[in-house]
Amino acid sequence: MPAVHSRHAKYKRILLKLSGEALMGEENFGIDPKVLNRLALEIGQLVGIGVQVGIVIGGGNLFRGATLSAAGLDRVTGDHMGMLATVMNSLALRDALERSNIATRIMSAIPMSGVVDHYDRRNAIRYLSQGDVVIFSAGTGNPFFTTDSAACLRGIEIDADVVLKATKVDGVYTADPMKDPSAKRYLRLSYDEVLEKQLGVMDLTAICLTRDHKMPVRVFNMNRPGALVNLLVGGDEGTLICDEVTGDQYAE
Ligand SMILES: Nc1ncnc2c1ncn2[C@@H]1O[C@H](COP(=O)(O)OP(=O)(O)O)[C@@H](O)[C@H]1O
Ligand SMILES: O=c1ccn([C@@H]2O[C@H](COP(=O)(O)OP(=O)(O)O)[C@@H](O)[C@H]2O)c(=O)[nH]1
Repeated sequence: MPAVHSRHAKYKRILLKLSGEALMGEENFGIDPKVLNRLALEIGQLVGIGVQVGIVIGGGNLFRGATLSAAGLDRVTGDHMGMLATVMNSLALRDALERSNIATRIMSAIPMSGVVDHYDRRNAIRYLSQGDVVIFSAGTGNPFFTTDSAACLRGIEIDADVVLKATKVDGVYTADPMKDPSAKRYLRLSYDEVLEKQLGVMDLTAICLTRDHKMPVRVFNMNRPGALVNLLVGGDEGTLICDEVTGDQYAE
């Protein structure tokens, strides 16, 4: 099959990070099928304009190692449960994408023969080049990491143009906007500023990795309908974290 090239989009290949919590919708736990269907619609629009889409999905709607550990479980066991949760979310997302006729592959950092493919970088790039969506599941495969780090790692490995971190706030703020309503949103900022100011929107391991490999990261609000497509066609959604910062630093 010929390689798919985007004629209309700002990026040819993206790595989209979806938090597990994004799948909960209005619920407190689990997966809301309505959210899956909306995500499939938005991802389908990207595929429709020729964007190659890699996805890393979190597991925080089901299990997080740190929370389980605080409740008394062994931390590594908890992290294994968290990584398996990302596989369940990936299966649910693939189901929704395939119901929308979007060819989708799941690869897992932890071998799971008969359920999903094992992660293989060269195969992943081949699938992406032929226009399939590839979901990278089970995080990095190692405890003590997060799916944000997995997203940055896979983004760098597949040579994505950008890591898009979908979240529930409008971008990166001077302080956590959930706690400080007077916090201002950055339009753009450097990796070093995120590290120096310890802006908590992404873990520091992930930021260090993107800084070292000059991988741009855009943090945006996935709950805003159309935000994903808008930023793919050049809209200034959310906050761009990159090497060189020019122009206005804060949103109005
Ligand atoms: N400086 C900051 N700018 C933006 N969000 C921040 C900041 N500090 C902390 N946060 C929090 O980070 C969260 C976004 O991270 P995300 O990975 O989507 O959520 P979680 O860590 O709960 O899975 C937001 O809900 C927000 O409250
Ligand atoms: O490389 C990884 C990625 C994830 N996790 C575990 O999987 C859980 C779910 O991932 P995460 O918290 O990043 O999900 P999100 O916040 O994006 O929903 C984490 O809490 C960890 O316990 C892990 O151990 N290693």
